Amino acid sequence: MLSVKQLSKEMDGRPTLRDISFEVGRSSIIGLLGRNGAGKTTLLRTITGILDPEDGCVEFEGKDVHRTPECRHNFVYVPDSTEVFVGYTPDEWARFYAAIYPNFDMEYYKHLMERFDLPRQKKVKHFSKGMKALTAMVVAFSTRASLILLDEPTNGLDPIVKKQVLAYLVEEVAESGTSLIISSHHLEEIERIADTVIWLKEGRIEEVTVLERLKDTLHKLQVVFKDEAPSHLFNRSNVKVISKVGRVYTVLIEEEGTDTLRLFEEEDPLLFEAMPIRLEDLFDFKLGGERHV
Ligand SMILES: Nc1ncnc2c1ncn2[C@@H]1O[C@H](COP(=O)(O)OP(=O)(O)OP(=O)(O)O)[C@@H](O)[C@H]1O
Repeated sequence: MLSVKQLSKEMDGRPTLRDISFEVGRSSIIGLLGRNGAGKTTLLRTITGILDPEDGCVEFEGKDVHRTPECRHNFVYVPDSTEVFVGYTPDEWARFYAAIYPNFDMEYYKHLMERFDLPRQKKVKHFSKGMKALTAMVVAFSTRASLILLDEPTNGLDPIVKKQVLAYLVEEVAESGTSLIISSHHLEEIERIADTVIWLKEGRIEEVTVLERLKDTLHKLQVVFKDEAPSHLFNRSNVKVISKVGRVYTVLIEEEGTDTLRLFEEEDPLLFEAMPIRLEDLFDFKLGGERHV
């Protein structure tokens, strides 16, 4: 559906996105993770056509988004701040979007506003942060666009609203076939809802992870050896010790098969226990575990 091809973008003369390529299919949720300043917002804004790239292109169903403005009816960018609309009521906001997006579904908008118990005729400036975020999402989904790009949608939301928002996003994708690109700093949220994660570092794609395949390619185990830990195992490039408490090592092993796991077993350890793998473990393995994404 959407192809991002070798996209590069400068901001203030500084390279901000470098050679970014990836594809987005239908009904998929892509998590965009990266530290502050990694280029997530710039990437979302360039994909939607708000910013022009220096190099490369974005194609929607084969059409260049930046050269075919009507393409933009197929996607909506939801920024992390709704300040632009605070002086309006949600109904005014919806009418504004309806004038831009030809498929805007006013009935669906009303239905969602009622479902989330959001007042339609009260000025947005009187809304709580959670209400503003939900309204922005309701208006965006009511456009019936094929792709919705959400910039840190759960920022500042309390855990209950956050849960509500995440559940709603998954439901929308399942029911309407819409795809989402969600930028976030929260690994655990993205892990819960995304099918693919793009790790952005200093404007480049560091890694693309298909979450379904994660458990087939990364193993985590706790292991205790009778004597000294065998260094020939720990020195392998696909093995990383993430913690050592007393004699208990927690180890990550990256491989498709089980050859290295078998080498561990052959040492006849006192404890050899497989642990469930999390997105955070991959983050530890690949990116050195810097916590702030
Ligand atoms: N309007 C702008 N003018 C100049 N530089 C900018 C502008 N917007 C972003 N940048 C720069 O581009 C780089 C990427 O910023 P961007 O906001 O895309 O990162 P981000 O990953 O979304 O960060 P955060 O997680 O903090 O929101 C940063 O170095 C930032 O200073």
